[in-house]
Amino acid sequence: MIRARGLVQTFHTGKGKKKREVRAVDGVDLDVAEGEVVGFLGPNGAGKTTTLRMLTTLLRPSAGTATVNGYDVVADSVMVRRSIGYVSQAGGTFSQAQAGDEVVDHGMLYGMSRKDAISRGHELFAQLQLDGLWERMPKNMSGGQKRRLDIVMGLIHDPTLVFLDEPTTGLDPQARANLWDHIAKLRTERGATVFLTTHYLDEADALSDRIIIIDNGTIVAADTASNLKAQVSGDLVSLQVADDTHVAVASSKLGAIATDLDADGRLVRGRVRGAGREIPGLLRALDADGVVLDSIEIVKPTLDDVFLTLTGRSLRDAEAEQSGGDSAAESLELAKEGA
Ligand SMILES: Nc1ncnc2c1ncn2[C@@H]1O[C@H](COP(=O)(O)OP(=O)(O)OP(=O)(O)O)[C@@H](O)[C@H]1O
Repeated sequence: MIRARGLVQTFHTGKGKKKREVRAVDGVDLDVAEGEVVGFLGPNGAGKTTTLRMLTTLLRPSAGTATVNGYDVVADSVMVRRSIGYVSQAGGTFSQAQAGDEVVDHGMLYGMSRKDAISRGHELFAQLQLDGLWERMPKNMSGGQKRRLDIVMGLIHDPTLVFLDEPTTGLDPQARANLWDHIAKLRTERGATVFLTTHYLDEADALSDRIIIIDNGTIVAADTASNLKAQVSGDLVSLQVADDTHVAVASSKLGAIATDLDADGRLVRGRVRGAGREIPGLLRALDADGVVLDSIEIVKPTLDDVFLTLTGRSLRDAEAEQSGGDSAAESLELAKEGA
């Protein structure tokens, strides 16, 4: 479905002495199989959108090769465009027309007959819970409804591979959860392959069969969420001891099975691989030495722990507002050239 080797994108910015070269994407290899939902995760500026723009033929790679649905993104760009759906970061900006008419026009740009576009449009409106909104102008829709309408536009020509660029940015938690359901159904009900970019850890975790993490233009990890978590950090075990005088013994016992040991007041923490197997022995050892615990907590590693271990930085700070540039124009350009 998607195969990229050594993809590079270099931008030149500034003039004169301020002239600078930015390697936004710096040698990316990617493989996505049919029917997979792949989450492309990384902080702001990591190179997610730039990679997506190369894969959807909106940007010509500075170096490297990629095929999408078997077509080369440079030599067969029209075939790539015809065979994919693309929902850009900002979505479409809509005219003053009714939502249904926008969708039908969009389908016709892809070469569909009016009749087919109308019937497929109605089917998608029902699937994405937009019933009754065919005649509504998009500007009078909620953020979640508009985002679902963007997805209808991306699916109108029935692509088997769908690219979603930060599909839920800017939505409230309920609308995000609702959209997640719909994205999950793209695969279960339509058999589509989905490649989505996100900087939301929970989103990547909830939706993806496989997660590819990009940082500074390079892929730093690619695996299932559970394998990534298992590889890296171990479970975080926190012991709250009942008495200050027990801190040293608790630290020594936990230290025997943990890494990253850390004590703060009566709280002793460390990372333990396979904590479920290790904890009974730890509790027996603590008990034998007369250590009383107020509490014990075991927290499974998160994708943020994975990212932190791989890059030394936290991804949480990256959950900021995004802007979309001229994405609407791009969606239209794709539709026109795909037709
Ligand atoms: N047209 C451009 N000209 C110059 N630099 C660019 C251009 N587009 C992107 N960049 C730079 O390339 C890098 C990667 O940007 P990109 O938009 O691909 O990141 P991203 O991971 O999608 O980030 P975000 O989550 O913020 O959308 C950034 O440093 C960005 O500033």
